Amino acid sequence: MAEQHYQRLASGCDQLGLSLSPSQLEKIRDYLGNLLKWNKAYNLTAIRDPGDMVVKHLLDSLAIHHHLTGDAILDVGTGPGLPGIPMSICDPDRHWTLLDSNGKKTRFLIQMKAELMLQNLDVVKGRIETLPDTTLFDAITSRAFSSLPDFVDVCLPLLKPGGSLLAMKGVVPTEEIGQLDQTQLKIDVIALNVPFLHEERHLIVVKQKHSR
Ligand SMILES: C[S@@+](CC[C@H](N)C(=O)[O-])C[C@H]1O[C@@H](n2cnc3c(N)ncnc32)[C@H](O)[C@@H]1O
Repeated sequence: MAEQHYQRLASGCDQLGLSLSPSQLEKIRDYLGNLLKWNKAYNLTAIRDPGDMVVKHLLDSLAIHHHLTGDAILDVGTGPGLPGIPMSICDPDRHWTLLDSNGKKTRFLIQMKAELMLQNLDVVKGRIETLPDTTLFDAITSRAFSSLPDFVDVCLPLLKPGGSLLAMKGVVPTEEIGQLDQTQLKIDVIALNVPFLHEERHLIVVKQKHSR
């Protein structure tokens, strides 16, 4: 990563209120370097410019940090590890499970786990619909994965009591929110500020009103 991109990453993390150690910033830098390299052969993401990747992938992922609660997190449809890899580097005390159905992407994630020594991260290849509900999570994140109603339908049974679903969206998905059962679900819409990004970002947090 060129120095200017690294400075933007470090300054963006400061603006998000994240005090990352030099070794955490180095890991995020290495992750981006690998994403750029692997992307040439494996087409892991449509965003190819390193400056855009810093803002639209890394800082965008890290912007949810203060809204996450719990220890066991699932990132569904993680693709090349977004938001899961930057977040797991930032939060070594939480355990992250990164799930994707695409083998090219999970191979990249397994390589990143080894190379960046991410002990708080597991990679699962498979479809979310077939994940057994024997392991439950405190929170489940998704970015560019599915509609909000589909995310809620498939992921709500995988939450521990009191757990939350966090859907990362651009503009507020008013129509999708309207399709959710608001008698059963508590829905919070949080505006996110992603440093250096002049586009809307929102986090939709969904919880069951009456926990099982
Ligand atoms: C548009 S990508 C988003 C990737 C990443 N979250 C991001 O924000 O860049 C959607 C990802 O979801 C995965 N996916 C789609 N349907 C899935 C399913 N039913 N179970 C697991 N992964 C799925 C795809 O393989 C793809 O990597």
